[in-house]
Amino acid sequence: MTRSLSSASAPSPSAAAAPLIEAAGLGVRRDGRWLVRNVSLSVRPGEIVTLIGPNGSGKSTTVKAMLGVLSADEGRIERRAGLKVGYVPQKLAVDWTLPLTVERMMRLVANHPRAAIEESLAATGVAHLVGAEMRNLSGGEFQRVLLARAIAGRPDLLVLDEPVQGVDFNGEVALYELIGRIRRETGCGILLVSHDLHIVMAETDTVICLNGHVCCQGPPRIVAESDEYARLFGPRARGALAVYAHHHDHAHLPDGRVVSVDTDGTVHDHLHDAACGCDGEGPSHHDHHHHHHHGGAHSHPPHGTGGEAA
Ligand SMILES: Nc1ncnc2c1ncn2[C@@H]1O[C@H](COP(=O)(O)OP(=O)(O)OP(=O)(O)O)[C@@H](O)[C@H]1O
Repeated sequence: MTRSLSSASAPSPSAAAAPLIEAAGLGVRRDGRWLVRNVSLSVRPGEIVTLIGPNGSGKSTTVKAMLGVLSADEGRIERRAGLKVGYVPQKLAVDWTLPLTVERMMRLVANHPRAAIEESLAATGVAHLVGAEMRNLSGGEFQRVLLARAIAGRPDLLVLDEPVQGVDFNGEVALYELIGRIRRETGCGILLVSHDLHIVMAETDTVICLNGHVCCQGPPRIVAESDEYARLFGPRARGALAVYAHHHDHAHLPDGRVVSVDTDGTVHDHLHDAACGCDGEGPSHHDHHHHHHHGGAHSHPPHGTGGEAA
């Protein structure tokens, strides 16, 4: 059933490096049922691998089994010796009614030096919140703190399970841009879990489409065009992956500025936010013709049914 889809374009620069983490034929069985089976995937340094799939398709289970958080019943997991992992789980078992400052949260698992804490909070755009109470943070601020905590230990591998949950659409774009920047600046590998189809793809090298098993995998554009993907997500999702990736010509800075980015990655620090169509359009007509129908919703119906478009 597993289909490996390849494109005609050159392999990603990391293709030659040994994987940081690798699963081969991974299976997890609970209560007499296989939650996932026959899952094989790897993440190499500098590579972004994104797991997509419907609710309950085994994305979190796969990630947890790869990290050793839960035990696998079949297959093989290999992690590079001494691998440092920064993990943002989908759910945190913490009582958020208790007082806990951002600074203490940053030290909860590992006692990072003050400088590392400040540096990573600054990198995720929330340095000013170091003394704030976790319970008072907005959804987007909360996710930024979790991301800061994950990068504070300078991981070789970042594992982010739905890192933009509860984050508004602009915040979502900014967070994905930030994750891309972390990859470029630190060279770490990133394993991302998402069920958002339209936006996660901008910087992803490999998309793995899960549905209890690996349904298909490959570069985003190729996956988006595959029949397996259309069967899993329906024909309306088809354009979603590809279109965003095609027009990745600008970046959103944490302070809200939009800068243009050349195809070679050069950033130009001039504003052209009036020309940015990223922040409210439905995915299937995200073609950068600069029309502005701002639906504003987190999940965009492909044809503007939730927005002002009649
Ligand atoms: N410990 C467990 N025991 C039994 N079933 C489990 C256990 N953990 C998860 N499941 C089930 O396994 C399936 C896969 O769950 P998982 O959390 O991996 O899905 P997911 O793809 O991450 O979903 P979502 O998009 O909703 O987060 C679900 O049907 C879930 O109910």
